[in-house]
Amino acid sequence: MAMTVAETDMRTFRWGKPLVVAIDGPSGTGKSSVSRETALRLHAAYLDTGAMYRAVTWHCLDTGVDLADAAAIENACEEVDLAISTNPDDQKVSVGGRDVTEAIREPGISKAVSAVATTLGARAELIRRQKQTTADSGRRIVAEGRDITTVVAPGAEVRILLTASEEPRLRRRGLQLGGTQSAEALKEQVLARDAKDSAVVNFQEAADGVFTVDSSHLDFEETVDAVLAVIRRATR
Ligand SMILES: Nc1ncnc2c1ncn2[C@@H]1O[C@H](COP(=O)(O)OP(=O)(O)O)[C@@H](O)[C@H]1O
Ligand SMILES: Nc1ccn([C@H]2C[C@H](O)[C@@H](COP(=O)(O)OP(=O)(O)O)O2)c(=O)n1
Repeated sequence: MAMTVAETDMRTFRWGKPLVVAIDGPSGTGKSSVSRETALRLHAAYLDTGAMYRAVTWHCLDTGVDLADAAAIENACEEVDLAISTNPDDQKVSVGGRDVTEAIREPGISKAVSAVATTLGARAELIRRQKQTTADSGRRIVAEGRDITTVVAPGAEVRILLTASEEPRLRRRGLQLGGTQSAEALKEQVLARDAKDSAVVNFQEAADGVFTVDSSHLDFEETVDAVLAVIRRATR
């Protein structure tokens, strides 16, 4: 009887063998959705590091931290009681025990998040927590963001840069937000945010040893298959 893709993947990537898959890329390339599906197929944990930056931003706005004050952001980041699930089947983010899973996806957070992402002290604290989470996972995890291949997990067994040209990235984000955003607002949320975030981290070009997967002309399933093919090749 023919095996499903999931069964094939289980046979290829056995339990107990360390497998850290690091995935970076610009906004709207499919990092979160593709990484989560890849983690499900590999029976691995899944870490959405962007959700951590978003949760700290939510916390700063909730507690009145001035987003122009780098020291205040850093302080908030060090103190925040932030919990993020690494179960790809049940993505939950909470701050101080409050479920913020939905709230951190609001356009207001997307607009403000670069202030946190470009505060180096805040990055240092989140990177420390992300490294800890990766270690706690028993090193069987798919982690995605902007600096996973280069800073959080440069020693990962597999490192991938997921790219796509501007048009599909804007279209995907527009569809994801239910067609509620103007073309200008989408450009602000995707392209302008990438430009701001690029000031502190390079997620537009693949570092040495990082495989590039271009999803511009691939649908979701094809992108997951392309990522799994890279993982297979890299771990053979
Ligand atoms: N290859 C693809 N083709 C079409 N849509 C995709 C593809 N990859 C992801 N998507 C969809 O695009 C949207 C943005 O994907 P997401 O994973 O949030 O991107 P990112 O994390 O890189 O910002 C989601 O609705 C997702 O389902
Ligand atoms: N490892 C990471 C992950 C995200 N960030 C920043 C960059 C983004 O503006 C925000 C939110 O990231 P997220 O992956 O949720 O962004 P998308 O809207 O999915 O493109 O956090 C980062 O600087 N480093």
